[in-house]
Amino acid sequence: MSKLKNFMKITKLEITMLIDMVAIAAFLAVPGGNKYPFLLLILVISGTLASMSASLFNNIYDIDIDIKMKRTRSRSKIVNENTRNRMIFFASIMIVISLVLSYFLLNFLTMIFIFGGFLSYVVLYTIVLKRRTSWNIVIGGIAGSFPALAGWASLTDSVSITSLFIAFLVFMWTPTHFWNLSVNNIDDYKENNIPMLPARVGIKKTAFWIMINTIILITYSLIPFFISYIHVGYLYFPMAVIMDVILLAYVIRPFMRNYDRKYFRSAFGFSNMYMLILLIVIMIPFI
Ligand code: HEM
Ligand SMILES: CC(C)=CCC/C(C)=C/CC/C(C)=C/COP(=O)(O)OP(=O)(O)O
Repeated sequence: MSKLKNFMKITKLEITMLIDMVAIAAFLAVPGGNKYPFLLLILVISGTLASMSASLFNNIYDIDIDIKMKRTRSRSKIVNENTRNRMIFFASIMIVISLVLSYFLLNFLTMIFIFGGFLSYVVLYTIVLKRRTSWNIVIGGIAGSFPALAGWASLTDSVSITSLFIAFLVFMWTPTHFWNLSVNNIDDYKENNIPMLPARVGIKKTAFWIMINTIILITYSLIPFFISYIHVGYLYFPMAVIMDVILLAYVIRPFMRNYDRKYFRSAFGFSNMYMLILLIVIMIPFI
């Protein structure tokens, strides 16, 4: 059991599950999408393998810093200098299987989007941005947009305003998601010179930028009310209004509670619920 637990930890399976939900929501938003369960299964298998591979390559690249940070040091028992080559082998096999499956059983465009998500996480975010700039997760957040493009393309071999809407909803959501978490790891990031926003500008200014980003996210999330051909179903808009109000309350609370870090942690936790609920209400009308 511990082997499975370790595997889940180093491949960030909880994150992968929400990534899969992004792809599934975009897949089911295609009119008649629910009539192709086999293609949906291939999409989920390919996306899961790619996301797990990307997460494992991220952990391999970050061996030197993960061992020094409280939140990530337990990974070093599994991913370390001694196991590096074996981990690279496993991660490589996973991404190759993912791309072969998506190319031959879905289509070339879907494979490109899945590979785009993999490369933007492993190369753009992990290698190029993460240790260089506080814009790392704003730009690197594009990684989470590719599953939406892959989901729609796997059925239609195309991009649409609906898949672009879902893709940019995840993109706008990512800074609120991660900056709330990073406030609780500010010391780790400072000590290891990782330019996450709170480590660079402090907690108060981070709270301000989380607020700004959340206002942008909320405004963006309401667009389908004004553009009816964004195909997100009849449940999305009322639920988006409810979730937006609650998210705003979570993001305002630190200002009212002297920036106590526990309120950033709860805002992080709710940010995952926010994304999950919106993706589920997109799916429900089309299941
Ligand atoms: C570049 C963009 C992103 C960054 C930097 C980021 C960062 C993180 C970090 C550091 C964690 C904590 C992981 C841990 O401690 O094990 C986390 C957790 C999580 N992330 Fe993100 N994330 C990003 C994008 C996404 C996207 C696109 C999704 C899904 C749509 C997502 C879903 C989750 C979930 C569900 C968790 C919670 C896992 C748990 O409960 O442990 N993240 N994220
Ligand atoms: C289609 C496809 C493959 C998409 C991939 C999308 C994906 C896996 C996004 C997740 C990004 C993420 C969790 C970054 C955290 O890295 P970090 O290094 O900041 O976190 P850590 O400190 O916990 O390692």
